[in-house]
Amino acid sequence: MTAGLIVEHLSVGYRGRTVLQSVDLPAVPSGSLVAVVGPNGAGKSTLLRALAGLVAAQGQVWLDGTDLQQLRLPERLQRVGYLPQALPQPTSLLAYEALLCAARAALPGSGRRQIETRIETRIETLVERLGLGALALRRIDELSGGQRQLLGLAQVLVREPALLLLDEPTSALDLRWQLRVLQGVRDLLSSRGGICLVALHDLNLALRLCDRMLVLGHGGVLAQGPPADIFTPALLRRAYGVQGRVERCSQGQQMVVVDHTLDDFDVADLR
Ligand SMILES: Nc1ncnc2c1ncn2[C@@H]1O[C@H](COP(=O)(O)OP(=O)(O)OP(=O)(O)O)[C@@H](O)[C@H]1O
Repeated sequence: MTAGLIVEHLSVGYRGRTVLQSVDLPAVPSGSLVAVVGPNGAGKSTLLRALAGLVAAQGQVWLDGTDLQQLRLPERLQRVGYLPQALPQPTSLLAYEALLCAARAALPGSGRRQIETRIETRIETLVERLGLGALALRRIDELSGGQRQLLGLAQVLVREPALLLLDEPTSALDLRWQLRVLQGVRDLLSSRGGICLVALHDLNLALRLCDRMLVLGHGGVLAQGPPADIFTPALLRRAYGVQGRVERCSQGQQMVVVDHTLDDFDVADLR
């Protein structure tokens, strides 16, 4: 059995229009945090939805030796946790109750003492790790946008799937929480294994915390590999149509610096 994630010739489209053509992801080992980046409309959400089995796709998706494409959706969703861009609905449930529902769905057979204890431990560990203690007993419809995004993420993480697919999980978060959340996901992967693909627009966050990067554009993969290796001025030009570079700040951290947009550059228009 090959551990980790392998994607082979994955093609996805909507109503006959191909969005991603033959995407390959060679052996991503357990413990990896992979940033999926690229311009608006490049297909980041489409890729994550296709890997989750929520949109029809051709090709193979191997997770720890099993081709997910051959599984029925409920079986697939036991192994895959998908966080959409949309925030959780504002309902009158408490945040803790929402976490309880999510954890119960992943550990069926509730009522037995052993399972109840495992569910409680999972929730308590996660709430502590992400620093969500202050939210646990608040109603979801009284949370701010960022707080609801944190809750949505926690609902996916508490299920402890082997493959996490997070679509812009930090878009509503402030600077501190963006770092804290991605660092929290990293720590989780290090401690319990699993793989996370995270769609991000913030390239600096990706450079700082992700092991590898998948750059989408023009209907397929423009580049993939360790962030520091692939982020060249040529790639920034090709993917985003900007003049930019990766610089090291005084603390040693790498950062993308954009000088200006290239108006006459042949970057794909919004499709
Ligand atoms: N349900 C759908 N039906 C038809 N076309 C769709 C659908 N969802 C997305 N698309 C199209 O597929 C392409 C890729 O969209 P997708 O949302 O995957 O891009 P993205 O890289 O996540 O973009 P963004 O950065 O703007 O969120 C776009 O051209 C979009 O218009």
